[in-house]
Amino acid sequence: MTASPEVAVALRHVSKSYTRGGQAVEVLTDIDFDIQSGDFLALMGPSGSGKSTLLNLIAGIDKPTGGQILVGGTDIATLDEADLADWRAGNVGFIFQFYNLMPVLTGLENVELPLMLTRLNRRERREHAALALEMVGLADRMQHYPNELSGGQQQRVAIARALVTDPTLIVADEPTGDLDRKSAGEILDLLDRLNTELGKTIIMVTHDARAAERAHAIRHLEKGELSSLEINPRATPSHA
Ligand SMILES: Nc1ncnc2c1ncn2[C@@H]1O[C@H](COP(=O)(O)OP(=O)(O)OP(=O)(O)O)[C@@H](O)[C@H]1O
Repeated sequence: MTASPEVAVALRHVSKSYTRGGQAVEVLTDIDFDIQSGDFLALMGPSGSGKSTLLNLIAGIDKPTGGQILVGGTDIATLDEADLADWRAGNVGFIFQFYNLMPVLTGLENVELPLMLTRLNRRERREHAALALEMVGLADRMQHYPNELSGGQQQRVAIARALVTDPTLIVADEPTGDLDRKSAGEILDLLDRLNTELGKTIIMVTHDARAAERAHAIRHLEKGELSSLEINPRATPSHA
């Protein structure tokens, strides 16, 4: 870890509008900030303030209307759909509120899915997926289908899936929003490990103050504008 951490993502004057009823509605206005490599950032704010929109821009799921999103020197806002898909597959792991697992696939097969886009052969894919499932404590549930797993276990499969390609950036949209307090705590413990042990940069959207408390820093979105950074004194950044 370096004394002056690298910037993982730099947003420069980013704006985003949607067209509704023939009119452009601005959801994000002049968003300008850096996310340091190895950071664990929580994004909070009222419903409709643009948190998921911002997360989707950072993750390359959507494109801004204006501004630049610089990741490792590349402005991902300028990539075409195919290059953006390649960039996402190699760089970003996704964790969603409702897990988004394929119901007809086992846990192992779900985790293997992102590896279909890589050069790994079937045996290697299985080995990588099994390792990721071991890391999240599900070695004994690999052959279970999502409907045979609890919500917390399904989210752990989703974390293994986010991890299996070894991305630098993990984006999590309300990762504990569908879970009871105990399962939510276990998921937050896991995110903490991904950050501190594996050095993953994590950006997490959450409504839950208890979840946000686990992040190193918090930013609030309000009417499309971002607050200054609040450092969480109780969390220790992995790059410190
Ligand atoms: N594809 C879209 N087309 C039109 N409007 C959209 C689209 N996606 C989001 N919006 C609008 O943009 C605004 C911000 O939405 P977003 O989902 O980013 O908010 P949020 O802060 O994540 O909300 P929540 O906490 O309720 O999930 C909302 O007013 C929403 O209706």
